[in-house]
Amino acid sequence: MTPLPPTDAQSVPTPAARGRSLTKVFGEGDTRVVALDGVDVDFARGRFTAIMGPSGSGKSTLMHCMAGLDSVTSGQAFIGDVDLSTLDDKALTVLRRDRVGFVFQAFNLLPTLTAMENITLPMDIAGRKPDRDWLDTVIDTVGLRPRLTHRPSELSGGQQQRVACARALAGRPDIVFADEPTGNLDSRSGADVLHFLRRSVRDMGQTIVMVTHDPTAASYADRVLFLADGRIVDEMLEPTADRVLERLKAFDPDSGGERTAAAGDDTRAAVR
Ligand SMILES: Nc1ncnc2c1ncn2[C@@H]1O[C@H](COP(=O)(O)OP(=O)(O)OP(=O)(O)O)[C@@H](O)[C@H]1O
Repeated sequence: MTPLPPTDAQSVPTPAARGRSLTKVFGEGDTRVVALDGVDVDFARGRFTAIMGPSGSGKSTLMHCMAGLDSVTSGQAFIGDVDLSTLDDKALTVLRRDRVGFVFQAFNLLPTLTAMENITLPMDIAGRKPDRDWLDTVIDTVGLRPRLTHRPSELSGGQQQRVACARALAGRPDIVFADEPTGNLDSRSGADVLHFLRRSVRDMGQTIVMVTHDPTAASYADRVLFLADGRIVDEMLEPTADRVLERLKAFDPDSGGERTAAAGDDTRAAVR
């Protein structure tokens, strides 16, 4: 008997991470700030998403809540099928350690360890054996093989950030969250890091979510989400730096544009 074709619901894989009605409120009374205002968002597996928006629009808060670094006031954040709000602190720490990779603007490498030791440190702490083939692939993709015995002080900023990226990817996390990964780098080193992040998505199937202010950095992503006032107000697929810049101008009151005006043909206000 011929098996029935899968229904749509069966054929759509679970996103690497998703948020449902995510709301985050800081403070109360006069100091009350709604940093996230009912955000629904999916981060599909094997995709590179950039998050952009004006200062204070909620980018870092969204990333922190999705990554389990901060709790939400209401709503749910999922990594795979796991609802982070159901986890206690210990389970959350284990989930972050085993299933989430982080890259920050400051490289956060341990100065006394070599590049290789920094890369495998999270797995060493977890008592996990690195997958040798995977580690080799990550090291070669990031172009660090000749530098593995160097300490951070013997590496350029770009090389240090590539070590941090390799560390984030070494444990094969479900998703990598990168917060302004090129913020401290010159444009050449930044481009190296972004090429690597994109290759890790295209060649290794990694899922990456990156917060950035830089339209050129965002153009390396498959899609850009635009936040304003704690809400996702736009999405751009296959972005170019020029189109992202155009779209950002609409947020700038001095540019004379409307706050939520759409820029490109394939820019869609509706975000899954
Ligand atoms: N710990 C906190 N306590 C109080 N308010 C906070 C806290 N963290 C963030 N906020 C507020 O929440 C809002 C969103 O902040 P968030 O840092 O997420 O914005 P952002 O888009 O990442 O900004 P930037 O681009 O400047 O980094 C802002 O109004 C900010 O002042």
